[in-house]
Order: sequence, then structure tokens, then C-alpha cells
Amino acid sequence: MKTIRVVAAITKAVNEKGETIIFATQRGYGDFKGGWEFPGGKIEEGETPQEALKREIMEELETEIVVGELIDTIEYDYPTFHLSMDCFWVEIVSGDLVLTEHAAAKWLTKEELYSVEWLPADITLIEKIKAAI
Ligand SMILES: Nc1nc2c([nH]c(=O)n2[C@H]2C[C@H](O)[C@@H](COP(=O)(O)OP(=O)(O)OP(=O)(O)O)O2)c(=O)[nH]1
Ligand SMILES: [Mg+2]
Repeated sequence: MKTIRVVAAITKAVNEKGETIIFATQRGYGDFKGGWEFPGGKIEEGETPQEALKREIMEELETEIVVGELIDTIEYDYPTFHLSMDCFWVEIVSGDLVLTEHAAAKWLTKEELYSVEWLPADITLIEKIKAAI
């Protein structure tokens, strides 16, 4: 099966109540339209995962980031491809998280993490994030 290498950005912030919140986006087009994910996308030839993630977040959200620690690499078999997805903590340097491709976005508290319909590959990642915040 074909492997697709993807990078995803997990952004943490603190809300007015002092709770940690995580940025999630809803896919606006394609096979997984309507599903929730972390912004990011496919690594292109010659890019490091970190370079790919910076490029994707600029394209998808018009936002500049610094890529931090790797949280996990998700390996998941979809019916037609194998997904290998590097998931990084990121920090926003500048920009307003403008949705250029996504249908919607939400900041989720720890308790709200399961309130959206995540893409199937993301479920184990959500557990890790929940444990880390
Ligand atoms: N970005 C992202 N993709 C995910 C997640 N979970 C998951 O299964 N995927 C899958 C969906 C897609 O098949 C693939 C990533 O593709 P993508 O559509 O974001 O790639 P891209 O931004 O380069 O977009 P495109 O140019 O191919 O349209 O990984 C996730 O949390 N974030
Ligand atoms: Mg994408």
C-alpha cells in the first residue's frame, strides 16, 4: 500500500479561565470533508517535516510558527493508503489563524477534546495530548 507522509500542528494556548486549549480545524473539502483534524499536510520532496509544517501552516492559516517537540508519529491504515503522520507541538510567532481551506476551527479544552468528530487516525493522538496537558 502507498504510504503518505503528513505533518500536523498541535497548538496550545490558555483561555480566560486559565484552562489549556488546543486548536482543531474541520476539513472543508475532499474525502474527509467535515472531519476534524490538526492543520498540516503532506511532506513534499526535499522537505524536512519541520519545513513542511511551517509551509503548510502558512498556506492553510496565514500564520508563522516555530515547530517544537514531536508528540508522536501516527501510523494508520486507511482503506486506500497508509498514513504516517508526524505530530508536533508548535508555537505561533505571528498571524491570526485565518482559515484559507478549512470549514471551521475551534479551541478545545481538555474536557472538550472528544466533542468533535476526529479523523480516524487521530484518536490515539488525542489520548496522548490529553495525557500531556
Ligand atoms: N493535516 C492532517 N491530515 C490528517 C490528519 N489526520 C488524518 O488522518 N489526516 C490525513 C487526511 C489526508 O488524507 C492526509 C493529509 O492530507 P492534507 O489534505 O492535509 O494534505 P495537504 O494539506 O497537503 O492537502 P492537499 O494539497 O493534498 O489537498 O492525512 C490530521 O490530523 N491532520
Ligand atoms: Mg492540509
